Amino acid sequence: LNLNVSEIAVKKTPRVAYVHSQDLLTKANELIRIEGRAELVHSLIRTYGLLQYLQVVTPRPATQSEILAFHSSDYIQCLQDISAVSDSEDIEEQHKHEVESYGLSYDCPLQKDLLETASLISGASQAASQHIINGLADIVINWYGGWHHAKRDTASGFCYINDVVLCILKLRQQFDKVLYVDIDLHHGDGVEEAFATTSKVMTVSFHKLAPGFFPGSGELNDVGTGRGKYFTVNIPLMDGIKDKEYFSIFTKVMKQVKDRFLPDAIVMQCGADTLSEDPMTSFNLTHFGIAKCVCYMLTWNLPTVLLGGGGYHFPNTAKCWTFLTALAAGKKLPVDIPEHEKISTM
Ligand SMILES: CN(c1ccc(C(=O)NO)cc1)S(=O)(=O)c1ccc(-c2ccccn2)s1
Ligand SMILES: [Zn+2]
Repeated sequence: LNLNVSEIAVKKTPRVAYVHSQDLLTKANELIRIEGRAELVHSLIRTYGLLQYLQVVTPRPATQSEILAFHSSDYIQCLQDISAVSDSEDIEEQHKHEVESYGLSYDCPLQKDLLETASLISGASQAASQHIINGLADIVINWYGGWHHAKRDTASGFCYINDVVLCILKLRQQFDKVLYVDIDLHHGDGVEEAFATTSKVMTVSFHKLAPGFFPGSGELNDVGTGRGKYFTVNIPLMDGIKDKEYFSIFTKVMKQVKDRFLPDAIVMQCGADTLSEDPMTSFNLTHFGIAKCVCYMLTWNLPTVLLGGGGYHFPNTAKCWTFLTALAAGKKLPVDIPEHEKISTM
């Protein structure tokens, strides 16, 4: 049997890691707009027996100096001040002006351990990048992250610290060109703004753009400025878009991005508020539609961080991200959900 070894293309199974800890889960599970979601996501992943195929990475909180790589010191100081004050009534009195000027109201309500939680979520997204830089995995997943609206000195859209920006900045310590892909229903404005003037990070956002719809940015003609001109890509889409059209647009755009930008690493925000049953009632995707886009990106065989984001139908978001986790790990999922204490109560 004269086997010519060079003819056999050995398909390497990607090494997949999953950022998680009980502390992170508990804190993320109490975030006001998505209370209970983190627990549902993790327990579905665990119940499907996927943890055996993943390296579990335990995160530490991002340090103040790591957070200051993007955010302004006065904004972080404000987060510290309000986190020190125990209940929100005192905060309103003592820090009313500050709170308002940093976007800390309405969409970004003050909540218990705000800075602690946001620091740990950001530490988790940074740990994902660090794990790749250490050469320990090819794909790292952090479903607790993806808070893409936070600005340098303002909270926005339920986002306080922009873990996505910190994740990308960490990857840039090792990789020359980083590609950011955002398939959340909402425009990834905080990440786009952070890298609008550099050619080292290309941000590509597919999102709903409509009068009065949050955040209102992400026009087709917004292409970046200065050195970053043409390194910002915005694909505004209309309500009702389904898997087939979405995937056709996604692949047409990303093929060009791949050939022209030639990235060294990828960060992909996988917000699931594009699913048809999401309370945002905007796009009409299924988790298969989302999975096909993520799968397309994984076939590039580049170091990749997958992050969470929006997703307000919690069971469907958990199903979607569990499906993506299995996809990354190269595992097929059984159709029926295994016995699961959380699922049965839904
Ligand atoms: C602050 N807003 C955001 C911001 C960001 C997101 C998001 O998912 N970003 O990725 C969603 C809503 S907002 O003003 O559009 C809304 C607040 C509450 C909303 C809501 C609540 C229940 C059902 C439908 N919509 S939308
Ligand atoms: Zn969203």
